[in-house]
Amino acid sequence: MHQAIRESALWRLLPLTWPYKRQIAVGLGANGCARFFDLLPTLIVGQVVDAIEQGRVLPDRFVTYALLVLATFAGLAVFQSLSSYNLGTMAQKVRHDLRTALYRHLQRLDMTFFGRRQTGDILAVVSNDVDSLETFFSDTSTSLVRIVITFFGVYGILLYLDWRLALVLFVPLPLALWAVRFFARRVQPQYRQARQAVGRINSLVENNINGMEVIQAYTAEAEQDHFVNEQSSLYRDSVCSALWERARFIPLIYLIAGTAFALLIGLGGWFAARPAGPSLGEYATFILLAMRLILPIFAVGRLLNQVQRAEASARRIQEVFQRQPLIQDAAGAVALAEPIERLEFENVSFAYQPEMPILQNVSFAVGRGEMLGVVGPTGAGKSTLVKLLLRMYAPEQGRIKVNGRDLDQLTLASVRGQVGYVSQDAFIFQGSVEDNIRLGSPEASSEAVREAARIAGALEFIEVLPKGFATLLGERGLSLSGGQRQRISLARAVLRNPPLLVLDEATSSVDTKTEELIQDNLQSLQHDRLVIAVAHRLSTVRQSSSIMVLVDGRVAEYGTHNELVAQKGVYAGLWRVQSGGALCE
Ligand SMILES: Nc1ncnc2c1ncn2[C@@H]1O[C@H](COP(=O)(O)OP(=O)(O)OP(=O)(O)O)[C@@H](O)[C@H]1O
Repeated sequence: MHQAIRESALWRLLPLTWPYKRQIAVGLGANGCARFFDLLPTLIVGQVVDAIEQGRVLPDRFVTYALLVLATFAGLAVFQSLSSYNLGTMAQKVRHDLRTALYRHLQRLDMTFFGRRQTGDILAVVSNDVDSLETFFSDTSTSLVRIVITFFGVYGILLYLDWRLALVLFVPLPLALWAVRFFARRVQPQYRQARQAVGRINSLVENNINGMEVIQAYTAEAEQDHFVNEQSSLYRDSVCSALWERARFIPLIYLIAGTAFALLIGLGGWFAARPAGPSLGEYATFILLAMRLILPIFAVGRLLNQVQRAEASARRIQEVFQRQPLIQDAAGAVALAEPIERLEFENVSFAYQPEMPILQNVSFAVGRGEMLGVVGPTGAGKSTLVKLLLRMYAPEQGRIKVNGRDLDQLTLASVRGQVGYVSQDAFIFQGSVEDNIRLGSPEASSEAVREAARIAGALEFIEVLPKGFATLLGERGLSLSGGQRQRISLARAVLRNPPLLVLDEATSSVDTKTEELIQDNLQSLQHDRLVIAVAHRLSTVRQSSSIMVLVDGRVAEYGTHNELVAQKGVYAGLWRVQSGGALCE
């Protein structure tokens, strides 16, 4: 049993509560006192019954009893609220610590993790599982503690009054424990099934809301309605069968509780009626205490269910914590102090999945002041190449070098800190236009943000937005067009003033006239930096110092625009199509 507790995921998350040990001690101490004041009136009732039975009692004695009962309620009120506040706030703090620690850990994880695990699944860990632990710390554990304290309190009082009554109260315990086991075996699996069904329906609806435009455009409403109906019916049916099990369980509980009380009342009464038995008052106290104990014990089944839920959540949280980033600073990695001046790929090969090579023996070198254009058919591995140089993934073979040093011997932050990256799907975060451009350069002045927006060709449209740079973007704000998003992303990259600018289809959704303007602006910055630009539109990379053509993950051609056109290979073919027949300009 001890071993099992120590191996449980909940137990391993317990150190999270350690910083709040004082609060827990106060909360538990106050809970103990609250239980004391909660049980005290049962003793007073016993005294009152005995006083009535004795007769000839002065009325002020009853006033004293009444005042005593009032005092116990006052004590109960103070300690109960002290306990609830301390344990409740402790649980909130643990939830906050856990959520932020999880998020911090997630930010360290590599793209392989995010590629394999569904976003909804990761979200469920950060929100639902963390919430279920909060319920455990604030509710379940306090209810369990309350039952344990009540248990000892009741037996303590009974032992003090009459040990035989304490013994009688043991009689219904096996019955109660049997009912708890029955509940655990029959009803809990049904509820677990229902929870899984609710998870499935949530992810289906979430997915459909995101894709509503497509559903409506394809008039697929009836089809999707059918899927949602199907999932919702599964949920309804599993909850209904859980309710049916519960409905069958409730009479059983009452039957067992009734038998228990009948036994207690009968046996206790028989004891009390004997000449050497407990007094009438003690008997009354005993019955009241039994009521305090027996019904909560039947609730243990529900609490155990919550414990199991919390254990499952803790396990999922542990799994995320245990996942170590595949890419992190090597032991002895040094920071890249000087600006990136040269970047080399030496026979780099890579595969996302074994046996499915994406890049094979890719080699190239770019230096300061140069621009490398990367072109090739869709799926050729262009974005993958860019992600390798950002160390989102590690090459399987070959080496990537920065200023002649192996990339994996340099610290991640020092290299990434020198890169301005515009990803293929220009991502907009919640916040203002200015916040979005400033991401990664929090110190930048408003003037610098404006200048970056100008270079990225974004100034014109930002200035006509309702609140200019202060306009809110993202899910809760304004939606931008694809080309506008790309220009905001480009401004973000430019603002960093990076020695290495990596543009993955950075201007693909921008019209050709605006693209030309952006290129002119970027050209003026290019002399002291290194640019790698991936593009389908050849006009984007035409001016590059060199162009690399990737086909099926291999370097098919390499050279300047004119050299490649002259080769009459893949590039020349693409150029012919895109330029409408003109071979060389
Ligand atoms: N995270 C990933 N996990 C597994 N496979 C991936 C992943 N990302 C890309 N791939 C696969 O790797 C191959 C190359 O993809 P990549 O995005 O590098 O191509 P690309 O040349 O940039 O294509 P496009 O021009 O369409 O953007 C594709 O076959 C793609 O399916």
